[in-house]
Amino acid sequence: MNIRNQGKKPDTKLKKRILVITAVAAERDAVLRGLGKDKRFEVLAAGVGSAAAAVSTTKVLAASKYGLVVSAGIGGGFSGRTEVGSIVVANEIVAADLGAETPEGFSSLDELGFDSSRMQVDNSLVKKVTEALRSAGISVDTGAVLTVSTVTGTTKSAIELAKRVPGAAAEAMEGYGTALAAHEFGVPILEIRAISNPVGARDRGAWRIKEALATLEAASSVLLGVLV
Ligand SMILES: O=C(O)c1cccc(C(=O)CC[C@H]2O[C@@H](n3cnc4c(=O)[nH]cnc43)[C@H](O)[C@@H]2O)c1
Repeated sequence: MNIRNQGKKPDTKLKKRILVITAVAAERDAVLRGLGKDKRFEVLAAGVGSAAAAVSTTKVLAASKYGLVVSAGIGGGFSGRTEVGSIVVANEIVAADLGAETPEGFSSLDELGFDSSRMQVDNSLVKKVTEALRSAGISVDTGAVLTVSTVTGTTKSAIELAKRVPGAAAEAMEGYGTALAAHEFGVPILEIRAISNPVGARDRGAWRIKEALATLEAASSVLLGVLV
């Protein structure tokens, strides 16, 4: 399988500025509360979905230099891999519904012979962030974070997705677009998701958004310590 690697070596010192892309204002504000007033971070609410995230990330990176891009927000968690209230740090960002439906099932971009639909995240960065979150008492898992255009809404689809992408821990809607834009500029990427709901049968009323935003805020204050 064809897996995209970040073009350039990541800046392991991370002394540079950090761009955080969220979908909605509530996520942006949670991240900002966690980061305080640190000038090295720029935090933007780009809108929901991969395209909006890619456009905003590209606009910012074209205008100025950053050492790291972070896709951050709430997300759905795959059962058996993570729990509502935990943080998932992506070790891989996967465009999970980019491909073709065939009589034999779903074919990914890779299987169709196009570019890869999987972006790898620098291992040492994932480890560093995961360990720091754990040390701060935050429940954290690592795994593939899937980027989808449609929120999974049935148990059947959740099982199929988890089977299709081994290692799937969470799903959200912006990671791949953000990562693709960062990749074009040779900037390393990180994705963190505060789990607000299980991936599966739709029950929007049961989403623990307030709690997930509080976890996102706590995780952001840990990032402040570990990334700069
Ligand atoms: O209604 C609110 O107060 C509110 C506050 C913060 C965020 C939201 C959102 O609806 C954010 C949408 C955002 O969340 C991600 N997300 C969350 N759960 C899932 C999921 O199960 N599958 C896919 N995406 C999910 C996603 O990245 C959306 O952009 C509302």
